[in-house]
Amino acid sequence: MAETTQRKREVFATKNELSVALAKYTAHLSAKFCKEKGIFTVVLSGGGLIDWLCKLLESPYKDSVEWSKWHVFWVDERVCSHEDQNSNYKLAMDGFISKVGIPKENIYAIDKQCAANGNAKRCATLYEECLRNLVKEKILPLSPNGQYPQFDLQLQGMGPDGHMASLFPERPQINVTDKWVTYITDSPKPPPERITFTLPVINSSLYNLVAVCDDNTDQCARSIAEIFKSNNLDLPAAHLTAQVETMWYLDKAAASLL
Ligand SMILES: O=C1O[C@H](COP(=O)(O)O)[C@@H](O)[C@H](O)[C@H]1O
Repeated sequence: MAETTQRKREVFATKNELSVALAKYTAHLSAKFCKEKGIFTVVLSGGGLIDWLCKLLESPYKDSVEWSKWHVFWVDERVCSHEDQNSNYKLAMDGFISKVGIPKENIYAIDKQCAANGNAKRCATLYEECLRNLVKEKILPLSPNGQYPQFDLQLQGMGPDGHMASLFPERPQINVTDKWVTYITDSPKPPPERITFTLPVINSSLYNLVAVCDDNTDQCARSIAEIFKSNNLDLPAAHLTAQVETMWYLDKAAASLL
């Protein structure tokens, strides 16, 4: 793996302030990559993140971001129909993507039929094939070590237990390095069947940003403290790095134990 980066963090008084900063960060990178290479490859998670992207749907971003140059991927996906309330694709489509002008062909969802059939292993294989084809088409470059696809920006949340994507504590998927996309059939958080980028793919991104807002149960705050104060690698999110910048955006509650 090429050089990786130190964790940076910013703490915001409110979720609203975090959303404003998240929009600014994303729009800045969108402009930079669209100018430099004509496209912007963005990876999304599910969860609260999609709500926190709301400021991108407002002025000045809604009209100034070059949405037609975006290519959108999912860092993890639940193996269910695209219409299911559990689907990360549906969440992002309903709450974000359908409201901006990203071309349909630039939206790379989990295979519709395979997901509806509930075959997690096959869904992971097909999603990896999709990424490999995009490497061949030169939409995605490979990381400097030539082993993994490299995205421009990955935006994700973190679960209260310290999971990121569908890499959970006490599950073996965090150790997978010979695949780009793997699967889980016993996720501790429902639904049990999911696919997920593997850790080396996640960490090959140029920019990685994790947004965490605690719901005042202190669970996220405890995981954040384990990551930032103890570097507790039992928490999958503690393994996050990036090739250029690893940024954590925390609300006051999530940062309360730092
Ligand atoms: O199950 C998932 O959880 C994480 C965190 O979600 P949140 O609701 O705690 O914000 C999410 O990033 C992931 O994509 C999703 O599948």
